[in-house]
Amino acid sequence: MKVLVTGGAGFIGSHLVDALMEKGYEVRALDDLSAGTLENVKRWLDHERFEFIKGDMRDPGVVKKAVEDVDIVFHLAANPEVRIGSQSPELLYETNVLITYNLLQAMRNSNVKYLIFTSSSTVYGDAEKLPTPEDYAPLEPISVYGGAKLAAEALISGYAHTFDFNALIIRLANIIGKRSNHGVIYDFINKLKRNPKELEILGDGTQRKSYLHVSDTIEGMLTIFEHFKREGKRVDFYNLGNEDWITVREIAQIVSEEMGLSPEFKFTGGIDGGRGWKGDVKLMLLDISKAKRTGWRPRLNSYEAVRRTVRELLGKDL
Ligand SMILES: O=c1ccn([C@@H]2O[C@H](COP(=O)(O)OP(=O)(O)O[C@H]3O[C@H](CO)[C@H](O)[C@H](O)[C@H]3O)[C@@H](O)[C@H]2O)c(=O)[nH]1
Repeated sequence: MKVLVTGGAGFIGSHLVDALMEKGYEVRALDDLSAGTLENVKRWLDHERFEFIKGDMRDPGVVKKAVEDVDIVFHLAANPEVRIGSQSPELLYETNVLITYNLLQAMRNSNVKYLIFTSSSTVYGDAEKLPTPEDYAPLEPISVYGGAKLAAEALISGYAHTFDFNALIIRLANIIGKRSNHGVIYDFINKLKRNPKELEILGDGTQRKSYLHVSDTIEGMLTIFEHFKREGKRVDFYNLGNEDWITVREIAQIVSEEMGLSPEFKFTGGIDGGRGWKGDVKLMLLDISKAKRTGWRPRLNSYEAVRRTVRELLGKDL
């Protein structure tokens, strides 16, 4: 079985490559190295079952070549920065919607049977129901990023039904862990390295979300995929997150503690009622009962996942 992982040198993608290689698949990773690094896949570069392609998915020719002889595509390539939506909406469109369209077009003349897409909790916007189940409606994203993910989901569903392949859409909570190079924990560590006495916190610190460690994420994705193959549905949707949630202030406390610091917290106050930026969802907790019915369970809760990630990013013993 040959698997293509788009974004395969990125944070989540490279962990997925590790798991697929360990399971014995032939793996091709496609990445433009804009956020990912070759370092993340270094251990596989000389392996006979591994192939790396450096390429930008905005170029249809690159995508066409990447899907050749492939049975399964895990589509993780994306720009994950929700916060850039108000300055660069066009970039989020290109790097989430356009590249997905290019992939779907390339798949029309290929042997790909399964597409697994990492969507996002942001498709739910400010959901009134928490924890939010997959069938929550109406889907009203409040960020361009969330809108782009939802548009990509819709295209995938349409193409899957029209061109006879199966598509699994996984809506991820906030994923954290080793090799992550953006997001709140990464930002706090870097801010504290620059100034150990003070920590700027965007918003009012009460933003509360569910965080899942990347190890639980990969295990979840692969367990859900096995279940999806057995069920044989054309298209299906799964939330993947944790059962608890944690505030930004609590994350700041854990990061400070692990760095042995007692900085003064400076809240910017934020916008639109304490959000970090335009389109920042303030409360996010996904209903993960559907994922759990496949046999998967998170091993680390949000607090444990945050602490472990801080230690991993600081290079400390776990
Ligand atoms: O310096 C900072 C950075 C972030 N935050 C706050 O921390 C929270 C988390 O922010 P992140 O940047 O870590 O993550 P997001 O919630 O914006 O988005 C993440 O999770 C989403 C799914 O839930 C998407 O998948 C997305 O790609 C991924 O980056 C936000 O409320 C933000 O306001 C701060 O207070 N200060």
